Amino acid sequence: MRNTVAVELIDVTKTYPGAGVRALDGVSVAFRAGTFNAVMGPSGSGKSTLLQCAAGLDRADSGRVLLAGAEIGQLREPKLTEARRKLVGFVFQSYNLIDSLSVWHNVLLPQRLAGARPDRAWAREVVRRVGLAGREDDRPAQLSGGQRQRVALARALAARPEVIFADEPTGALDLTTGREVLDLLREAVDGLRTTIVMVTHDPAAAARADRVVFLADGRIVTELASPSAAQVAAQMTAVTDRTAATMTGSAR
Ligand SMILES: Nc1ncnc2c1ncn2[C@@H]1O[C@H](COP(=O)(O)OP(=O)(O)OP(=O)(O)O)[C@@H](O)[C@H]1O
Repeated sequence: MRNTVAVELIDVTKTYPGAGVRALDGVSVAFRAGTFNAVMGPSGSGKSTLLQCAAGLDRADSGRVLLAGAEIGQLREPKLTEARRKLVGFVFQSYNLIDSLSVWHNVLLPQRLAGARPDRAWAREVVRRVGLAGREDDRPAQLSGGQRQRVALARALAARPEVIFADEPTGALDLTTGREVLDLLREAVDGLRTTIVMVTHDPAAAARADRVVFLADGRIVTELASPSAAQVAAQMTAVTDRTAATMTGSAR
């Protein structure tokens, strides 16, 4: 049976060498399989660090990180890379496509790197679902920003990962195109039971998620279930004010 928790952090701390403050300070959070999760917080609150540690791209100083029930925090290379390739998909703000490869070969690349035989039928299906049927032979340079992000999403979905981590996936897109990409992320969760953990600064984007987790100063301070954009924005203001008050020493 499929594990119901896709990714879990237990009491994770992380301090970058030379940095005074903890980027993550005892973070515990579990993201359930088949749910769309957003992570918000002021600049420097630890969102990217959370994503990097959860995805096995960076190592926590202490605590545990479980992906599909398996602890990845203890894995050494090359086992860690292997686990990441098998379990995790990524969608970045800057797309991170290979310019010299066609759409089709970009989509198949993670499976090839993982040494797996690509599931071409499934790859064709996800390319169709993201609206890129007929564009398989194009190079990224021939595509718009929104289309490039669709390729990145198809690439993530094609490998059937346990979880897709998305870092500001709409950050480089205009409003309408960003909305279309969010529609596709939502569809990936609702139609394909994908698990998504998305970092965003945009309350409207976060409002598409089932759950929004708020970070401040490396800690999870609160969360909202299926909120409206207005509720997310209000909570962000409260969290940002609280962070500012802490920094100026006026917090009670
Ligand atoms: N490579 C690094 N070296 C030193 N300090 C770092 C490094 N990366 C992040 N930090 C620090 O760790 C803390 C958390 O940073 P992080 O990038 O995770 O925050 P964030 O919420 O993603 O910020 P933003 O919204 O600006 O992207 C900050 O104090 C930041 O300055």
